[in-house]
Amino acid sequence: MAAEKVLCIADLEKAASQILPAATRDFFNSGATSQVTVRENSSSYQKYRILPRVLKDVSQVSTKISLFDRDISFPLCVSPAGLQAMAHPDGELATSRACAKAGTNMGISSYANHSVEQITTAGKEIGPIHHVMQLYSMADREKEARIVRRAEAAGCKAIFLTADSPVLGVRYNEWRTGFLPSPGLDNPIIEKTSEQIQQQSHDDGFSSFNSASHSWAKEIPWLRSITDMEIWIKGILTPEDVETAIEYGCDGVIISNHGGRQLDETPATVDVLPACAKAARGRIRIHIDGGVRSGSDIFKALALGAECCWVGRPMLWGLAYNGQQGVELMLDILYQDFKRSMQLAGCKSISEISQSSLGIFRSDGPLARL
Ligand SMILES: Cc1cc2nc3c(=O)[nH]c(=O)nc-3n(C[C@H](O)[C@H](O)[C@H](O)COP(=O)(O)O)c2cc1C
Ligand SMILES: O=C(O)C(=O)c1ccccc1
Repeated sequence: MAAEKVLCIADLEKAASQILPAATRDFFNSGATSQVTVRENSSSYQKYRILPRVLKDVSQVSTKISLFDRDISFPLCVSPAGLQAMAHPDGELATSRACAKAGTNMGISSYANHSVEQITTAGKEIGPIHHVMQLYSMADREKEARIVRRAEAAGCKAIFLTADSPVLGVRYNEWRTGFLPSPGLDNPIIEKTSEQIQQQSHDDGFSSFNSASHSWAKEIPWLRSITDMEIWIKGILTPEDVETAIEYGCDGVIISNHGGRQLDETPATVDVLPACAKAARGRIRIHIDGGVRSGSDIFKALALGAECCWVGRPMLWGLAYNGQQGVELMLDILYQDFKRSMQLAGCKSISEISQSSLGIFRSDGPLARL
């Protein structure tokens, strides 16, 4: 762990990036092709300004929201990200413990370096926590079904079906450095050893287990027939797909572009959020990830119609910086910052955060009301 003060997520990114080997750092931090979307995911939050209401009693604020029938401490959860043992040997176990300690929920990647049972147990030993299981449509349906059944038996509350990855994105940075997962780090959820994963990465990339012939009709009714868990779609960017998710009876969507790692030059998630939330009309849960790096980003996402935000890279940076404690630090930074943003904006409960709390800069004009 480095000695400098880590006060914000940018500090954490810097500290972690100094610790990580260059190829791993680039694998974590990069996006696809020209890196347009990975950058814009964060910078697009800067279009918005918060309009505070003053002289309001904010001595007691509640930052809690209810998710999977339990309150979480604030509207932020940790996105599923693969290969967390590349950041710290404890990998997903540390993330699960940190989420439990902070009172929030965790997404488990199909490419986790620990089993779903180990990850859920590690968190539950610390405190109440819910997990969701991230899933790809797979060519091997039997294996996909085994993943779902084990996740359900381990207590996961939902499947997050990642819909944006029929094939892998174009990752120049990863390919330049020849990134490969370290030997000895297995992927038990997809039932692969590190050697098999290395071979696969060489041959045709991680996504070769995914099914490029997936479809709503093939996946959703089948998933519904094999599990009672909630079904969420991760990787939605259009109101049309929100509508389709509703038609298929899905429980929620994550507005996501995979942190800019799949199709580059898709819009920043915060830029499509208002239209997606409007299309949902309360019929399906709308969450968002991509570029969330501060309490005011969370505040803005909620004002624009999201129920909850998720973060990927900040968790990886926390892990690399100091394992479980690093992820706890990341979650605490965002919690304190979000709570303070609410107080300074004059909101004492989540339901008071609305579009009227925001102004926007449009095409170099003056600040406009939304
Ligand atoms: C290193 C890395 C690995 C990831 N692995 C997965 C994965 O296995 N499955 C998945 O659905 N998303 C994966 N994601 C995407 C995240 O779930 C999430 O959508 C994204 O990181 C959010 O953007 P942010 O990193 O800017 O917060 C990964 C992201 C990163 C950075
Ligand atoms: O790199 C990614 O974005 C990703 O989704 C992934 C998939 C498999 C293993 C590691 C990461």
